[in-house]
Amino acid sequence: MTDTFKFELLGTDGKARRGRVHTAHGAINTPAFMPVGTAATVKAMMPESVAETGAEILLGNTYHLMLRPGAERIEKLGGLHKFMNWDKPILTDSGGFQVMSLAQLRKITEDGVRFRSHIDGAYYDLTPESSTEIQRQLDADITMCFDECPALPAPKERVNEAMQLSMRWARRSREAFTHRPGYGQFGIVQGGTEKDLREESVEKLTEIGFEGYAIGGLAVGEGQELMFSTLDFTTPVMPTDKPRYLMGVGKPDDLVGAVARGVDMFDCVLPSRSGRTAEAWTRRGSVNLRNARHKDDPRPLDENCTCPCCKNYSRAYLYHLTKTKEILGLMLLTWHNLHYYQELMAGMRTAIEEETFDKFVVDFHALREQG
Ligand SMILES: CNc1nc2cc3c(cc2[nH]1)N=C(N)NC3
Repeated sequence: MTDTFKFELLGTDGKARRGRVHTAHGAINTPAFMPVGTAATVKAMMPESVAETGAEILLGNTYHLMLRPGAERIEKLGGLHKFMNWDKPILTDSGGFQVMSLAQLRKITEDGVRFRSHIDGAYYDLTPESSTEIQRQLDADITMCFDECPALPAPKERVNEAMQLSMRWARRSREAFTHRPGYGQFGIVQGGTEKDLREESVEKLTEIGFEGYAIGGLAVGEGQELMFSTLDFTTPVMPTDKPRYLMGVGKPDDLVGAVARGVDMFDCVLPSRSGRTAEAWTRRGSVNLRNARHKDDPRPLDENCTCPCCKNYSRAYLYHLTKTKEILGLMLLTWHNLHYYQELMAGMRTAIEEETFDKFVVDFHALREQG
């Protein structure tokens, strides 16, 4: 535990960074992957199992938790850590993106967003102030600014409008933030894939001053090439002494390419969601357990993997659990995928420490090409 929120830059290899974020609920080694615990649970996983995969921080969602069970209720019950039995750090997203992607009807004004709940159709408002307050009630170690996420593709003029609004909302989010030892707030860089808008957004956010900076507005269908080219001109102008968090990313090769471009933190539903759709991620690529070719296969998913799924169960058994829609299938595949993602991050952390990151990248792609 620490009483001051801080980021230590421990080493670099090219643009790749090895660091450590210190928060009220413990430290996070970076590059780090955050499993997504949207409704106060990482689906199909006990929190103890999530910790066993090596995860040191989870993501929660303001949007979902404000609708159900409500931020006041979680606060009264002792905060999100106690409520979900996770005593390590938690980062909460601010709701901006989820409103855009989940809520029915929504109206954006200078003040904030009015939307209808996708659960019961009731009307709610979210503003920079109320989002920041909800995240305090949840006791999030890292609070995200409230931002507007335009649907892409969009004309530059629209992207600029959304970025400027998000920067005004960032200032209001910062003014509403309760400074507590060990707690931090991250600004979110916007600007789509436009170099000048991204640079302006970084400038405006660093002028306000945050404990970390996220890169938003990506992983929204722009494709990997455009995401990487946007990172190529965005990370170099971001502060070097603060964590950089790429929101909503990604597939294993996205993570490797983004770490190579100076990103420190990630979150993505992919490993847990794939675990529920019978898709396993391995160092040789993805495996679809619905495929009958696994019916009699006695081998584990990945001979080199040390997770409980690969140590104790065959592909034939996982195929059987998938076909019979058994709950254990969801559990084992989710566990494996989250374990693989943490192994990937641990491998990158070690490679950066040993200054062998370039070789790590070559080996990573070679194994996938072999299949
Ligand atoms: C899945 N892709 C994705 N892109 C994102 C982008 C953002 C986000 C969440 C995301 N998820 N949350 C925000 N508050 N802003 C930007």
